[in-house]
Amino acid sequence: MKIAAIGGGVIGGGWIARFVLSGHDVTVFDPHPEAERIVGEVLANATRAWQGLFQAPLPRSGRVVWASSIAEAVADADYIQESVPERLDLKHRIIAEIEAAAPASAIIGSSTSGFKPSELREAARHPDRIVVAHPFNPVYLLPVVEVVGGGAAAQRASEVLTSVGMKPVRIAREIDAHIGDRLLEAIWREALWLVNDGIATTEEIDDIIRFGFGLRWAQMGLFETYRIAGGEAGMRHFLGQFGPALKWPWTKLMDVPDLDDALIDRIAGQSDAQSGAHSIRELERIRDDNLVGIFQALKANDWGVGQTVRAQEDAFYAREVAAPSGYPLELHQTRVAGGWVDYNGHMTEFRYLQVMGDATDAFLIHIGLDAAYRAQGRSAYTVETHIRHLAEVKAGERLTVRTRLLGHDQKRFRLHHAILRDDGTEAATGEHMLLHVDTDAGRAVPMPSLLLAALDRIAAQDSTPHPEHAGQGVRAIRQSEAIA
Ligand SMILES: NC(=O)C1=CN([C@@H]2O[C@H](COP(=O)(O)OP(=O)(O)OC[C@H]3O[C@@H](n4cnc5c(N)ncnc54)[C@H](O)[C@@H]3O)[C@@H](O)[C@H]2O)C=CC1
Ligand SMILES: C[N+](C)(C)CC(=O)CC(=O)[O-]
Repeated sequence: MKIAAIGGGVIGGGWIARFVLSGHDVTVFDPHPEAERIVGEVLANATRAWQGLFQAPLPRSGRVVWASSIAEAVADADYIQESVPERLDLKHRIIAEIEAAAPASAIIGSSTSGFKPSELREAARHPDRIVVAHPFNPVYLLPVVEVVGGGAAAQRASEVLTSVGMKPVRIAREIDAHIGDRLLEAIWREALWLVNDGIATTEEIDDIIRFGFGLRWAQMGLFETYRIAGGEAGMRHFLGQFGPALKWPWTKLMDVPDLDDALIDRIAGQSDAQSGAHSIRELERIRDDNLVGIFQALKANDWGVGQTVRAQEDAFYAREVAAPSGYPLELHQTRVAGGWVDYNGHMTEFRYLQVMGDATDAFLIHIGLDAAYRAQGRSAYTVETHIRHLAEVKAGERLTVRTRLLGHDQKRFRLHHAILRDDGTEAATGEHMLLHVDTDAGRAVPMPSLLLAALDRIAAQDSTPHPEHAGQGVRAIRQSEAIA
């Protein structure tokens, strides 16, 4: 699938990163003189975030290809994401340029925060192919995307966006600012009033959100949270108790404070005092690390965005295990991430096990022990591991894992992984015993014939002698070997 991005700013950069990290080449046009640097920095932060977020091996990244015009960028695109500044005249001009050069079948998704599809389509030649695909910042982490504008294009856009780990929410009736920004606008206006009126500083408002209800929203949203707040009688009681307050003059939502120089200075000054010690890129990394932690907690609870992360990991595993050729099996390749390197300047010890664990997961999928199989209450647990660390590996190095099946019976199988560097030297070997288990009962059970047949087929290929170190533990230190 060919992807084009028109505009590579805050949101365009996030889109580019999501597509590239999902394995797509993205052709980009952005006339900003520093667009390449900006997109490069966003992509670096996004890569770092994905490496922290996913346990599964990431797909091989796509490339960013820079085009010198919109026509060049979209010439053979299947999906085009428009993320130019929020001005309708500009969006009309860009859409006209896209339409003049893109294949007739290409879908155009607009990142617009506020414009309706009918507005974007006003001057279009093929209006049906234009939809709103409104994301939230950071696009490479937050999955939700509001898809507005019905028909086949919205369906196709949703499929494309789902394939890169997003959660499209289809909005049937177009309204200004869709749904997310309608909600955010309400709270944003109220916050501006509170600062304008000297009631609270930017920091105090943010503290009330981040130490309070903001934490709730990441996992349950508004209505489910308020249902609980109604106590055992739930939502009806909540509405009965707090409904009347809606008519009291709590809010100033109908009105907007005048964003004059004094208010802008006040907000910008307070924001500098609150957050000015960090650059924007640092703040992005802090935000991303916190989001990754929240995502992982929700994944452990199999809830909300955690389910999206899990589904994406399953897709990564499945994609990686394309039919291997030859034996030993080469089912997993990875690159040493910067964050994997320790104070000694090389890949730290537990990352070797991670690489081997990823290779084991790839092997499991290869024999048919995949997510669908696990959903039936059967899985494989590793019960013993012996790793030999043989060579240092540095950040950025590519690693390939060669896997052998050293033995199996009805309930067990014994794997041997060799992690190879690009020059063919062994960086590590690992031997692992796995049990086939009934996950509900928590005990080993025989494998079904399908898995056994797959193991038999692989075992038949394992014709060379086992490595000398196979079956050995960590050696004892003999006195005779002591260095004087
Ligand atoms: N910033 C945010 O939080 C969000 C923004 N959006 C929407 O995304 C769109 C882009 O907003 P941002 O990324 O924030 O703006 P931005 O100002 O960061 O980026 C806009 C980019 O478009 C480029 N550009 C300008 N004219 C162009 C042209 N003729 N062809 C190609 N590129 C061109 C600019 O050089 C710039 O890099 C807007 O429609 C906005 O409403 C959507 C969700 C969140
Ligand atoms: C400020 N904004 C209207 C551009 C914000 C958005 O559109 C969504 C977001 O990421 O908050």
